[in-house]
Amino acid sequence: MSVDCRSLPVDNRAVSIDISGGYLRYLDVAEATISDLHLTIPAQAWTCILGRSGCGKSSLLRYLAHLLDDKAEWRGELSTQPLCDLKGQIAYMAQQDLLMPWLSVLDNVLLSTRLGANIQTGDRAALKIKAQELLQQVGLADQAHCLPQQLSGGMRQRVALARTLMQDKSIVLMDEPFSALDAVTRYRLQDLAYRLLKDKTVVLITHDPQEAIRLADRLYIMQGKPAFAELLVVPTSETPRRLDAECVVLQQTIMTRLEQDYE
Ligand SMILES: Nc1ncnc2c1ncn2[C@@H]1O[C@H](COP(=O)(O)OP(=O)(O)OP(=O)(O)O)[C@@H](O)[C@H]1O
Repeated sequence: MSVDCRSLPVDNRAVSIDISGGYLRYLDVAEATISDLHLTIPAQAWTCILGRSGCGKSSLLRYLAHLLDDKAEWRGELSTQPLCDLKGQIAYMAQQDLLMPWLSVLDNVLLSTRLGANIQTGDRAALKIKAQELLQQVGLADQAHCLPQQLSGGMRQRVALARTLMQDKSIVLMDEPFSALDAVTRYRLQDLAYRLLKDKTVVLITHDPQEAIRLADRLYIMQGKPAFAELLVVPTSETPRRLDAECVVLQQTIMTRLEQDYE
């Protein structure tokens, strides 16, 4: 029987996900994109996924977020622990920032909360304060009343991150959330996201091996055609990791795997 996680006490909202025998084919393409995919996404931990461009990472995330369109055929087993319906449990940060151009930065961050019609006035004030704090933390307090088109690509990405962090969901799916940021901002926002999402089940897609190594409790590389997922062993050190010699060895392993996949 399927249980709606939202009815569970907050402490029990740690959801883990297992995918077994995942298969994906876009109907207008002869070959499958993904096949024989086995993936374990542990509760309240960061699962990072790397892989060459086009191997199906975003499609996998869209599948988990129930956003695959009807031109895609997905097969395979998905199970959760505790048994529950993932719908409504997921915050999804897409590759494109999807900011509403007519809303201010602050209102974009508040967007998910505006859809809740039953929110009391006092709650709205508290939510606004929370959104302003998040904007402060992502370094955009002064831009709260700007429109998205007044921001750089990296700033827009930070707004999208604040909007994702604003949602109280047990599972957070992020598709290259830090890709448009300079190195220092990226490093800081990795730390911020890590801190603010500590109790969540997080799936992060990235093209940056160092980012994956810093943050991953579990690390997969998608490779092959059709793509499957290989689990790589990560160092036992605490995340977010300082990049030590063990991390460098892992980085080399990742680069070798990625290079092989381009041959
Ligand atoms: N709606 C769609 N219809 C048909 N093919 C699609 C669709 N969406 C994605 N594809 C194809 O499926 C494959 C996987 O795409 P996907 O975006 O999942 O890859 P990715 O690993 O996330 O790539 P990147 O790292 O470049 O973002 C690609 O070949 C892409 O062209």
